[in-house]
Amino acid sequence: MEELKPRPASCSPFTPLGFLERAATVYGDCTSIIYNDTSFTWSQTHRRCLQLASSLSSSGVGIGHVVSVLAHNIPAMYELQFAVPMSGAVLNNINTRLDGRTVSVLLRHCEPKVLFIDTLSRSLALEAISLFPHNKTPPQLVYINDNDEATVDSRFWCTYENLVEKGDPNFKWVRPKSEWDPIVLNYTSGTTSSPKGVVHSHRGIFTMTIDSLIDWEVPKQPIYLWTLPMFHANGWCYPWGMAAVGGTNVCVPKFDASIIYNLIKKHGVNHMCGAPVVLNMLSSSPEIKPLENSVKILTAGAPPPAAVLSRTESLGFVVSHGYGLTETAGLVVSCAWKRKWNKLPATERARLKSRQGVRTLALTEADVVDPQSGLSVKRDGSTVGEIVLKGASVMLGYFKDPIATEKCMKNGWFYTGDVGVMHADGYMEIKDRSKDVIISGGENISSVEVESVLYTHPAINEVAVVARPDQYWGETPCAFVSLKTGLTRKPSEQDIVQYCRAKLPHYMVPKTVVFKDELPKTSTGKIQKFVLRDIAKGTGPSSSSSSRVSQPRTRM
Ligand SMILES: Nc1ncnc2c1ncn2[C@@H]1O[C@H](COP(=O)(O)OP(=O)(O)OP(=O)(O)O)[C@@H](O)[C@H]1O
Repeated sequence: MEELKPRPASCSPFTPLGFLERAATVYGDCTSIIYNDTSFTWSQTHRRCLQLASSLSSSGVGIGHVVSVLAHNIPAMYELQFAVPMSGAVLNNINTRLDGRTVSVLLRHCEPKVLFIDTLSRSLALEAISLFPHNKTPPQLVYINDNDEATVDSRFWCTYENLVEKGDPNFKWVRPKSEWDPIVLNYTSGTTSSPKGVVHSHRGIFTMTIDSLIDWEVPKQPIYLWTLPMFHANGWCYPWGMAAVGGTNVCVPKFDASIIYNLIKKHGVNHMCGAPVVLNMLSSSPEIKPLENSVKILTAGAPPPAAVLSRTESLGFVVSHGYGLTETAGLVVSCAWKRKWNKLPATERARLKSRQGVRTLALTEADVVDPQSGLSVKRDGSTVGEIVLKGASVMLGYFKDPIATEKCMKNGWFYTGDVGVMHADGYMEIKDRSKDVIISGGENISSVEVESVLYTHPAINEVAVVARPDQYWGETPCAFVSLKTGLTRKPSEQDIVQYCRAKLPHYMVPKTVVFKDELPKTSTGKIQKFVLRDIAKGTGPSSSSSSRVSQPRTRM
């Protein structure tokens, strides 16, 4: 059979962009997008994307260019996920919650031809541009005038609707020549260091999109609420996924629990995604409205504490839990649910569900390895190692950073920097990010494990545990805690320590507890542990006694 080779008929490059054309054929008169009082059908969305791509193309934007977008979850943001790559350019969504200086640094790094800005991001974008040095040409600014009262001045090239109106609805969109051509450039959240520019190919995004639909069992024509920012790793590929299944995208630019509950009811939302912080806000909000029908919610991005999972499920949400990175374009490991687990008590179900799980269908392999030897760790649920992945949705690499790219790609694997264990049943569980592990007297302490105990305390709203330098132990756990509102009695530092002592080995118990009204978060809702670590460091080294009994172990 050696003479049978791939032929053009079997080799057309994979791309997720074709899903839109198909959606217009199959679901043409069905609702594609709802935003306040505006709605579109899939035929309209298809036409508007072609027109926008055509305008970009006739303005000289295309292959080899980057086009950036600084916008919230509004219809234009959805359309741009298709329209920019349909012009041949690479799409770069920028996090709207960054500060002007960081946005400016990112823009100078990726050098876009055009920057799309919505009303809510206008002053942020203009500040970022004002920080450009004189010898750097800023991008052309396109204003998405989603608010009729906003004015367009000479700083802007044109408005979004101008571009849509003047474009050709019969434009032949630019198909990738190779499926390895870049389609998106996404910056990481910057949880552990400065954001890195991750580049993905059409092939990677196509695979991740299909995989995400299968893994979460998304049916045809779901009603999908955009509680996950589309700028965060392209909303885990669900913008393209919703076109594939003809879903209705309910747009909401900002998270507010009361608005979310109203939208769920008004539009019959049945699917949504969000980081664990979203689950926490939904389940601890005073605005909780009983769900009339169950809503599937997919969570990832940070470890979801079992207590938050139970609370969310008790309201009628059906939670699925997955794990991924900007570098994998979406969720590549998920806690594949077994029917027999439904019979278990709620706390046990939540404990199982808080594990990250097994590789999704399209990922080739996932493992936990010893970072020195590269060999798989024991499947005992306690030997820690680094999580490594391989498969089609692993990024092409970091933009303009070959050293960082080489550093995380070794022996055919992508090294995630996440510390985990492999359980005997083949499910993996994250114990920490390597930078967040606390090393106390030679013992590795998983901050996530300490946090999961603290999350069961009835007065605690949010918690993060970080290392505080210690004269004797090297480091000790320091817990930053925000309390629930309306408590009749607030716990003291000692109460919290006692609570942990009853549930954790002594060496894991926080030696310091700091109360804060709110914990600092990244724009994607992750607690900024590096900020808290600096605060803990700033308080000076603790000087705990050496009376603790523990056998020092070597670090990982
Ligand atoms: N289900 C999960 N449980 C625990 N942690 C998770 C989960 N999903 C994702 N994460 C964490 O999020 C990380 C990926 O996040 P993202 O790509 O948004 O940027 P970041 O890693 O937070 O930022 P940076 O790389 O700039 O520090 C993973 O490496 C992991 O630490």
